Amino acid sequence: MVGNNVIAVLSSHKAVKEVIDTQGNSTADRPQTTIGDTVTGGVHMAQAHSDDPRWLTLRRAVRSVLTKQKCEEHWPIQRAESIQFMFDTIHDSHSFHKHVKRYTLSVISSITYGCRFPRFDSKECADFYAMVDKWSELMEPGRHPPIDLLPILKLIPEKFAAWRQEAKVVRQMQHQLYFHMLDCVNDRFKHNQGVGAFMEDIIQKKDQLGLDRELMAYLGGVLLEGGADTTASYLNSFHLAMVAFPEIQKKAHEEIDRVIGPDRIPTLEDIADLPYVRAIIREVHRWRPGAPLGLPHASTEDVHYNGYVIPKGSTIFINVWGISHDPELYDRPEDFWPDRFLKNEFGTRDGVDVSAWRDKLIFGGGKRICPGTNLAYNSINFNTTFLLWAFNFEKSVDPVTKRQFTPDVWGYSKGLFIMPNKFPSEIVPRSSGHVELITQSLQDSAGLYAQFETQLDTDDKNYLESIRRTASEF
Ligand code: HEM
Repeated sequence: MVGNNVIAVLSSHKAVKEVIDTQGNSTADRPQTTIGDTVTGGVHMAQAHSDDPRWLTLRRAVRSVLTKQKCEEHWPIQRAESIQFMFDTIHDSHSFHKHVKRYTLSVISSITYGCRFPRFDSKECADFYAMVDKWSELMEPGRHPPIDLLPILKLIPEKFAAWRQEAKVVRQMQHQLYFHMLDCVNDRFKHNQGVGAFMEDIIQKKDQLGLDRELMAYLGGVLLEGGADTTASYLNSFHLAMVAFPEIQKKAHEEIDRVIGPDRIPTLEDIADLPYVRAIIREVHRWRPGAPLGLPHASTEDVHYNGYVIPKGSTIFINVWGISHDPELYDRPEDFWPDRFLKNEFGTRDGVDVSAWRDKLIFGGGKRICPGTNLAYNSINFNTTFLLWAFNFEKSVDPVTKRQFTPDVWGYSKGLFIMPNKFPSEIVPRSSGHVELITQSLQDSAGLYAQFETQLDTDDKNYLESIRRTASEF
């Protein structure tokens, strides 16, 4: 118990199933976050309270664009963005973390707004990550006084309450970006240049859905936020694991060479024939879950579990980290060991009772379950296969001492969503044939990219010209 607020931490699959899924009507709320609400004005879907009718409206709208079937329609641009991600990695492997960020944001922005970002430094992409960095800093646990636990602290005047000043800055950054992105769609629309983007549909249905300009702007913004750093966290943890554990990478390469070979680019369907790659994906999620405690839920009624009462108004966390590292469930829980998922589907020790198993724990649960799961899986499955097919991930070597640099597998950012710290590595194409196929595919995708490039600024256009020239000279 903290202040007058009970905090329940669910540390088993059974507890998550019974509290979050089965009693989902009573556990779909979010705890009060005064700082968050000061930033977003209460219109942010992931923070909204479950009795706010706008949350349901926003959630329905978001789900409509992220169904399994819709995600199949998004597949061509997702694949084309991956091709640029590989091309960028070939030409500047030391900026891998930037390529990951550009890729994840550009995919979701293309789907949501019909605008892609060819560079990490594309204006909106840079503005987005600058905002996210400031926002994460602001929300860092312990950075500001606990105003939600001790509401009297809200009375402290603004000039002595740093959180208020910082919240204003983040709010301004969000408004500038999210309204600007909405205006871009409106402009295109006026000139009959629609590309079938999600926000075009939303603008047409805004009266029917009861969405004003601010709600529409935040609807798009929440998708950018949800789709960017989460998938990036997975891709960066995958990179870390491949550099740190070369013997595992070797086994994955053997499988990929056997099933796909060097003469064609992988497809999304290949994943069905790659059990070891699938095991790696599951192990990355288990080993370094992107949201180790999920996003907090809150109860709107007393909730009963196993003889306990979780009172109305409690904050509830899903202990994803604790469950995925539980030595009673997993052998060698701290090790990165994908082979555990070849032994059985859940990767568990022999004899573990999996009757109450709750799969996909990393995406949360109940009525708040992540609506981006289908899109995220397509990205993760394809890029894991593609990266392993295309590259050798190697430890970097100090040019003076000639010693290899082994990355710190515990070096992560703090917060609700975690990300590995940047670390040096070498990412080397597996052959000139691989480079040729990726380069050719980048050129072949020019028509597809063009649909999402109608509003680029001069710097972006110049950049595209330069990479396309490089590709054609290859
Ligand atoms: C590996 C990738 C991802 C992970 C690990 C992840 C994880 C999560 C988690 C843990 C939650 C909270 C669920 C809960 O409260 O129980 C969540 C919510 C959410 N996610 Fe994701 N997510 C991912 C990708 C995405 C993508 C690609 C999108 C959209 C394009 C997205 C959009 C959202 C939204 C809008 C919410 C808020 C839902 C609500 O509060 O009603 N996520 N995600």
